Amino acid sequence: MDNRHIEIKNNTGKKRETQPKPSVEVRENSPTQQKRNPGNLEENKSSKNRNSHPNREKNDQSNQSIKSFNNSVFRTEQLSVYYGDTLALSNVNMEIPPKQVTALIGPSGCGKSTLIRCFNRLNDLIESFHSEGKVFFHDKNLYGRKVDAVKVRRKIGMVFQKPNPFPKSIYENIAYGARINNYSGDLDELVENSLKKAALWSEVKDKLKENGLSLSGGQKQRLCIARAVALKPEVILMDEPCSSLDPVSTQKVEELIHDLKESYTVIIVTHNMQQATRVADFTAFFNAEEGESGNRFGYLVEYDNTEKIFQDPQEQATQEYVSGRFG
Ligand SMILES: Nc1ncnc2c1ncn2[C@@H]1O[C@H](COP(=O)(O)OP(=O)(O)OP(=O)(O)O)[C@@H](O)[C@H]1O
Repeated sequence: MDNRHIEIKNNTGKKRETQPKPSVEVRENSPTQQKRNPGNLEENKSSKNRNSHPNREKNDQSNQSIKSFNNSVFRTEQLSVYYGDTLALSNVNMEIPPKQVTALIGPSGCGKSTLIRCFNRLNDLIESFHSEGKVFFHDKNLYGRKVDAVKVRRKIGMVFQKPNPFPKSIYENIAYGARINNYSGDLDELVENSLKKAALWSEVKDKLKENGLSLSGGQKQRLCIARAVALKPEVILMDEPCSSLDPVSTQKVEELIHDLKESYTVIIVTHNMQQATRVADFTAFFNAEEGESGNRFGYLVEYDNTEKIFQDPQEQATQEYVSGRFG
């Protein structure tokens, strides 16, 4: 768990509480957002109705959960995503810290995968996709006209829900990407190091010529992580990487995620609350609401240290979600 000190500011930017040596800053959410009041849920429910979704619609900047980091890797500014004319994700402002694990949680359809795919421009491959607002990668506009999306995806690797190794040898699964990218180093060394980083080397070192598809589900997923690592990314995005794995494989991948953050920034989408508490330093909770057009769109509700989100969330919706009352 990250124990960096936190400085909390109110909406005017004035300090209201300071802990020593701030390196992370939290601005309060809008007062219109429903604050948690564990002692009076009924009152909260009725005022939630009064304050329902219009304050969260696109381009309304009042309802934001912004956490600022020194050297953030990603920063989104008023990011909204559409598929065709349909708003899928509304007005997200958030920053992702370096070499930490950040979890995106929330009920189905709240836009977690949509957001994670914005971080490596994978959504570009969806014809109906378009976005408004900005995504910065180290202060560079990721959607700038001169940015090469293929290069972006090399720097920002992705591991998917279902392990998808190439139908090639274990060795080639790692070496292939490096070779087509004109890697000039020692391929054997790259394969070994990548498999070691993915905690798979000891299990496969004697069968590197065997097909990657012959591995167990958990091993396949670690092979995919090794494949991502071999491209020497800075960030690894993981979209429900354990959802198809058994508990033992899940535990191995979770341990691996913990090790990966020594070298990489990790963003993980998960439906598993325990998993978020086990692996993530920071957690962002998203929710979905019906817009005026009747379509559901996602928005960021609360973003904080994982411990805070699970033990002392500020928003009623977060409290209800993390305690399993919906979603
Ligand atoms: N390729 C697509 N084309 C059209 N609509 C899409 C596409 N992908 C996602 N959506 C829509 O965008 C919204 C957000 O979907 P997304 O998959 O990002 O949510 P999610 O929170 O990751 O959901 P889940 O937890 O079920 O995976 C949903 O309404 C979904 O139907």
